[in-house]
Amino acid sequence: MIRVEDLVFDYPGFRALDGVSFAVEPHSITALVGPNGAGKTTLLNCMAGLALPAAGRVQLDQIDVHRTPREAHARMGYLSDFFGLYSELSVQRCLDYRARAQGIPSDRRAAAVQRAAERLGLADRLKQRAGELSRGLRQRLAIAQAIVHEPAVILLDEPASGLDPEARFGLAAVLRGLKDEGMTLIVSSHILAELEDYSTHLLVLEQGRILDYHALDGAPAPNAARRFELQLVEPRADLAAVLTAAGLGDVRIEGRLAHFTMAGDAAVQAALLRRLIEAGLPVAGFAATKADLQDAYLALLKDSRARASAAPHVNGTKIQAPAPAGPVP
Ligand SMILES: Nc1ncnc2c1ncn2[C@@H]1O[C@H](COP(=O)(O)OP(=O)(O)OP(=O)(O)O)[C@@H](O)[C@H]1O
Repeated sequence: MIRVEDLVFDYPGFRALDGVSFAVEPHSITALVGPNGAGKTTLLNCMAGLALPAAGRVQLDQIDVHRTPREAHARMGYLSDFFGLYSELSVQRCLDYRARAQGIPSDRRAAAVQRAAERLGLADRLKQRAGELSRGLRQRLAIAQAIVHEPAVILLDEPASGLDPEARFGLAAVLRGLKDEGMTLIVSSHILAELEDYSTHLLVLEQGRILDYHALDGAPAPNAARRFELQLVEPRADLAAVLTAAGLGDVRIEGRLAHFTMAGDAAVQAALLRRLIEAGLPVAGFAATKADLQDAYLALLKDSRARASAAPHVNGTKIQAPAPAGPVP
C-alpha cells in the first residue's frame, strides 16, 4: 500500500533520514516512535510529499508521491503536529472549506462534511466556532478536515499531544474506528502506553534510521519464550525454589506474585499449572503478561546506543565531506 524505499533527507549540513525503507500494510495503524529529533516529522513530511528527499522514493499504491503529489494527496490525509484552524469559522465552514480545497464537487460537499463530522463525533458542533472548541475537540476537527475527502491513508503527527487522558482515550477510539472503516493510519507519538492499545505495527526511528519495525498484534512465534504472571492466595517461602525446579527462566518474586518466562503452547502451560498445584502452591491466577511496549522500546534504544558507542565509527548524522583522493599524509 505505502512503500518507502531508501529515503534520504538532508537539511543543510544535517542528514535527518538515512536510508529509510519499509512497507505499510493496508488497514493497519503504524505507531511511529523515536526520541526527539529522530526524524519522525521529517519522515511524515516526506511521505506526505511536502518535503523532497535527496534520494529514495515514496509510493502510495502505484503512485509516486513526489512525482505526482496531487494524485497522492487525493488519497492521503495529513495532520501536522502544529496544525492551524480558522478559529472564526464554524466547524461546518472549516470542513466545507477543506472539502472545496480537496475539489469535492458541490453536490457531494454537504454529505462529505456531515460524514467527516459524524466520524469524529462533531455532528452536534457544526454551528460552533472552531475557536470555541476545547483542545480535544479542536484536535478532532483537525482530523475531520484531514479526512473529509475520504483518503485511504492518513498521516498524523503527534495527534495526542496536549490532550488530557479522557480526550486521549477518545482519540484512540476514533483512530481505531477509522481503521475499522478501512483506512490505513501512520501515527507518530511519544505516548507509548496508548499506542499499544490501538496500533497494529510499531516503527522505531532513531537518528534518521529504522531501529525496529514489527507487527504488534500477531500471535507470538510458537517457540518464543513469553512472560507469565502467577498469583498465589498468599506468599510462600518455597515459591522461587518450585518455579526454578520447574525449569522456568528469569524468575522474579514479589510477595504473592511471581513473574517468569517460558516457551510452549497451551498444553505446556496446562502441565506447568498442574505441577504447581501438585506442589501445594495455592494458585489464584496464571496468565501470560502483555508485552510492555514502553519497556521494549526503552530496551531497544539502550541496546542501540550501547552498540553505537562500542562501534569504532558511528554512522553520524552530520554529513561528512568525502575523503580527499590521493595518498594519506
Ligand atoms: N529546518 C531544519 N533545519 C535543520 N535541521 C532540522 C530542521 N528541521 C529539523 N531538523 C533536524 O532534523 C532532525 C529530525 O527532526 P524531526 O523534527 O523530523 O524529528 P522528530 O523525531 O519529529 O522530533 P520530535 O519528536 O522532537 O518532534 C532533528 O535533529 C532536527 O533538529
